[in-house]
Amino acid sequence: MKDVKIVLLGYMGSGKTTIGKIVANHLNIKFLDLDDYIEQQENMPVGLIFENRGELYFRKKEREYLSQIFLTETNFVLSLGGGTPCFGDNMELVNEKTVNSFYLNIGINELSERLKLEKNHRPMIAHLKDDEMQEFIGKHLFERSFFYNKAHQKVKGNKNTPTEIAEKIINSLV
Ligand SMILES: Nc1ncnc2c1ncn2[C@@H]1O[C@H](COP(=O)(O)OP(=O)(O)OP(=O)(O)O)[C@@H](O)[C@H]1O
Ligand SMILES: O=C(O)C1=C[C@@H](O)[C@@H](O)[C@H](O)C1
Ligand SMILES: [Mg+2]
Repeated sequence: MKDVKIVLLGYMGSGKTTIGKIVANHLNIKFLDLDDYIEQQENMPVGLIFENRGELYFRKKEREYLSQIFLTETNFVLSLGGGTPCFGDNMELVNEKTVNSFYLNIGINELSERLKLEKNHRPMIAHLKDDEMQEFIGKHLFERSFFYNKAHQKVKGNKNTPTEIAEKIINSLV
């Protein structure tokens, strides 16, 4: 059987975890979430890793575990962390290891509405007040888009359900 490796990336709240699970389920392959993988390996929630060890330590581990997944796993959908593509040469590694990387491109308004409801376990935005969210996300997404756009394909889906976006990905697989 062909080794299928699908990588989903995009801003926090863009739906990487939700949609990744649907795609994996549909293709009957495993779902891996880099944040969950890091938490299991480090035996600590991402928020606490940031608090106890700092972001630099997190980024170093994030890179190590990303490499480890590509070395040890086959047939998977992998959802990256929101910041993974933006550090070191992580995107070069991803695109060397797979031909199926997808950027979930969701607009600022939709992202801020989603993230207002669930910012607490996301250390990059946990400190923000609801009325600061939109401006922060606008600037942050602008900086990060350069890296996200390195994905092989871009999937828009502001008004689509997770299932519809998952279908778009499945229909676009190389
Ligand atoms: N297409 C969609 N339409 C409406 N809500 C969605 C859609 N995709 C995801 N959501 C909701 O948005 C929230 C964030 O989704 P999810 O946790 O999958 O994002 P993520 O990209 O994995 O975020 P993070 O980078 O922080 O892990 C969830 O509550 C999820 O149910
Ligand atoms: O956007 C980010 O920088 C992050 C997103 C999350 O997925 C986690 O990887 C962590 O909270 C950092
Ligand atoms: Mg996620």
